[in-house]
Amino acid sequence: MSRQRKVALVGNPNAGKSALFNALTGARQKIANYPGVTVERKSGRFVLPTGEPVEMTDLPGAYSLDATSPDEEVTSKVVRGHFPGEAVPDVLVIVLDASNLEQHLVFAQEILALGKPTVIALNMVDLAERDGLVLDATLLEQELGVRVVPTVAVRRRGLSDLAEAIASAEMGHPGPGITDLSLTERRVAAHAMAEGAILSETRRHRMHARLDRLLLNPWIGPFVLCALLFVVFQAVFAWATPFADGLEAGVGWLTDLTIKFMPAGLVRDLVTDGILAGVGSVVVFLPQIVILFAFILAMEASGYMARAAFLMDRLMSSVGLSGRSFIPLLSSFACAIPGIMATRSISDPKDRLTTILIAPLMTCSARLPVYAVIIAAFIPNRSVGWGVGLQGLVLFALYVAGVIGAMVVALVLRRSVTKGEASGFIMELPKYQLPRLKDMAIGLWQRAWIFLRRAGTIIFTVTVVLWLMLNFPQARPGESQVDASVAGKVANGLAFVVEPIGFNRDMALALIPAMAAREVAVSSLATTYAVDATDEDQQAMELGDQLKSRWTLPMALAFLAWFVFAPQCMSTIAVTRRETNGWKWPVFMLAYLFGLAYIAAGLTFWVASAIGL
Ligand SMILES: Nc1nc2c(ncn2[C@@H]2O[C@H](COP(=O)(O)OP(=O)(O)OP(=O)(O)O)[C@@H](O)[C@H]2O)c(=O)[nH]1
Ligand SMILES: [Mg+2]
Repeated sequence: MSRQRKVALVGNPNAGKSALFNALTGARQKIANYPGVTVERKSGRFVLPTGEPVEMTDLPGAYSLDATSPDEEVTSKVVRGHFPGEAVPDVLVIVLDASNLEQHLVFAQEILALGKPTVIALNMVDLAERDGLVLDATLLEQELGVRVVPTVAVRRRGLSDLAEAIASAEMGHPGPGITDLSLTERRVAAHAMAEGAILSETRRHRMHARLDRLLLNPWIGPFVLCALLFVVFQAVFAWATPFADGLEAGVGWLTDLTIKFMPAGLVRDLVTDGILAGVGSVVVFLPQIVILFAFILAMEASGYMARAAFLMDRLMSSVGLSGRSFIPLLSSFACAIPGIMATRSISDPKDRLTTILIAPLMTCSARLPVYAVIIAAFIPNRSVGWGVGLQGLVLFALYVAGVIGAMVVALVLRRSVTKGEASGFIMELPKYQLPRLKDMAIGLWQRAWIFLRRAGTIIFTVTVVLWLMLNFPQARPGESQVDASVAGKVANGLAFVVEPIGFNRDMALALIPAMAAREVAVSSLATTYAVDATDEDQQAMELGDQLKSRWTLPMALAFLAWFVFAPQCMSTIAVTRRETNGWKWPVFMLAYLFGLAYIAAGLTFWVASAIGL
């Protein structure tokens, strides 16, 4: 039996390769409306109409086979068969954006010149039609010498034709003279071919151009961006409340039920104080996470995110970075791990390293539960005028603090550790699109699932271990259980380090398990106070009330400031090690972030105490 054939999807960034890959193989690779989404190769199985199963590979977008960034290098190596441990693809599928034909044909010619069996997916023909472009695929076929199949990946249009073309792809016969062209010659040829293939072109372009003039205007643009982000953070608090209250009531109901039906004893305590108090205290933040991601996904799918990157370029270049870093940094708001991976699209190694080092300063979604619980407990839920809520404002300020911190760190790094010139910014602006409801729903479901899975695995495990450490050895009568326990002893040992910055024993105790995942800080506080409760009244108190009765406002603010900077996430450190090939940079990252966290928390505590908060 012969080896399974391989089919690879290649093309410029944002052509819809991953969308096609998902449609053909049933995978769920991330797609979004900006260049540089895919940074690794991904494979899936696909069965041709002939019944032959093939391995299909989705590749990062590239502008040429002369790679300038790590993600382009993957593409170039796979296509040429130089990728270690991977066979040369047997068939190449070039994915072209029909609404941006001229540009995409430049790279397409370079691929065709390889002389491999090739098929072209003329993707996004719906967008081209929307823009009033009518394209002649047959003419392109004649010019390029390979099959050209019009497709709409996101609506699954043209897929069977494409599959059939892949099945029958023979050795390519690149059109006359395509083989040995220089870049300039390819550009000229692309222009001519695009002109020829476009049968008619009308307005619509104009409306989007006008929108861009507004959104990219150096004065109005940043204002719109700030206003938008502001609305996001207000919404996170305002809209989530009823849902979060519902979830909280659900957890309370389960706790009551457990108490009613389980015999009193250690096992019941483990369920109520450990699992329900701990994991429950994190799960109630699901609505806020979902709201945050709904905005992020909508901004990504509409094409606005790339505009935001463009706007940020000026700010970024003033601290020695380029707008290229914006998207990795923005992804870091979800989680620093994909953010750090996304830096593979940055070609300058020092730019890339700087971006990796500051990525953890972007407020990842794991911090949201920590911020939200403290804010809800200590910041009054009142309006500061014009319908702006104080709680949302504080949350916004914490996100801004992270961004400002990152910019300052970048500035310092670019003059010391990663000294060098900022590289220029070139990024194509994608077409505006209305986000599709189904894609949004899938994206939100994926995020919600990741969050719940974390709650069910890592947060659950750490909470149970912590509960055990908090309950053993058992206290003698009159002694506090927490003080007597293993965890309490460790925390008391650590307390002297964090005492100068205003942290008490319980806060010190929360910091250790939070290294596994930041949300654990919340579940750990909840478990600690559940174990520590001396009477029924105290036990029935919600976490927020517990915090209010045990912490002062300066302490709470210091705790928030700590979490803006602290590198409390093992996985981020691990990814940094992998992406920088060694321990040097992750250790540097840990050291400087802990240093910053300590200073920021200390300053906050002392200033807040001094002004009598
Ligand atoms: N209207 C329309 N949108 C599409 C089509 N194919 C993809 N898209 C959208 O175009 C955007 C880019 O799609 P991706 O699949 O992420 O593009 P990619 O080529 O994988 O991009 P990189 O990974 O950055 O190289 C997404 O917002 C998709 O939803 C299409 O045929 N029609
Ligand atoms: Mg992709």
